[in-house]
Amino acid sequence: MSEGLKIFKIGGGIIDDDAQLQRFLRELARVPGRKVLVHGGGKGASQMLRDLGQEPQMVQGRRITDAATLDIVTMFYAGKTNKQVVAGLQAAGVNALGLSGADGNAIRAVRRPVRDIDYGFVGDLPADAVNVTLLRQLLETGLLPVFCAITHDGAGQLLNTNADTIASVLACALAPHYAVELHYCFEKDGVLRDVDDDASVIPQITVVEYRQLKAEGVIAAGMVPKLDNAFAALEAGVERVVIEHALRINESVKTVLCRS
Ligand SMILES: Nc1ncnc2c1ncn2[C@@H]1O[C@H](COP(=O)(O)OP(=O)(O)O)[C@@H](O)[C@H]1O
Ligand SMILES: CC(=O)N[C@@H](CCC(=O)OP(=O)(O)O)C(=O)O
Repeated sequence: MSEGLKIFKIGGGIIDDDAQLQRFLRELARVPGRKVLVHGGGKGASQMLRDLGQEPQMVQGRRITDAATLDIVTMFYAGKTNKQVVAGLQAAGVNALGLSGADGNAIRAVRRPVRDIDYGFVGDLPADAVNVTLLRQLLETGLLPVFCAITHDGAGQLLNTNADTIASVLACALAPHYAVELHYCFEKDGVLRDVDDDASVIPQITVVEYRQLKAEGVIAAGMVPKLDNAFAALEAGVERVVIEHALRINESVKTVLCRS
């Protein structure tokens, strides 16, 4: 029986609000055992781009990242956001270590090839992207690794990589070594049957039900790539995948994904 590991991902909606972020980090500190945190920050990055006179461009949930955008999102994700998260965890009594994919060659990506759309400096993650040896060493020393959405290609180029995908790929890579739980945490109580009704949480969703909910338009927007990543992790041997409210990770209301 392998040891447990919980991988948490938080998105832009929570990170933007410092009071909520600090509450989430205190809740995370209460979760026992080995943990990894992956954070996004897409909403704040878009605001920063606008403040600097650039219009953010997203296609199918992914940011078109030209050289100027890469500079700004690197400063925002790997700098301000990552260090604020790490400082908050330290304040909550957790020894966290902030990382981009370049640090310790933790996550090596491949620049997304140009097909119909040129996404610019956006990284996709191959199956062997994760430096599993490094992650295991960090976890076994009791550190909590905190990943931002910046990776590298191994040849000196930083790349912007979707944070939901980073969480899923980390979970898949570590699944042979730990009993991995993957937690997608955001500002809703789970997957909702009616996105305007916070009480309409669907407690369990199978792959077949997911396809149907997508076809009906119940699950839409940012929730689609999130759940695609989540089901991919479940298929790859991750033990448990949960979609839940970032401020209620220690409570029982949530959506649990099931293989069948
Ligand atoms: N059925 C649904 N249940 C919950 N949220 C949904 C649903 N359909 C669409 N959404 C939207 O998806 C958003 C989450 O996706 P996204 O903004 O990409 O998350 P994050 O910033 O955490 O990565 C929610 O805030 C919500 O507005
Ligand atoms: C390539 C790409 O789209 N990268 C994302 C990385 C941040 C992210 O994923 O943030 P959330 O989890 O808060 O959405 C972006 O720049 O928006």
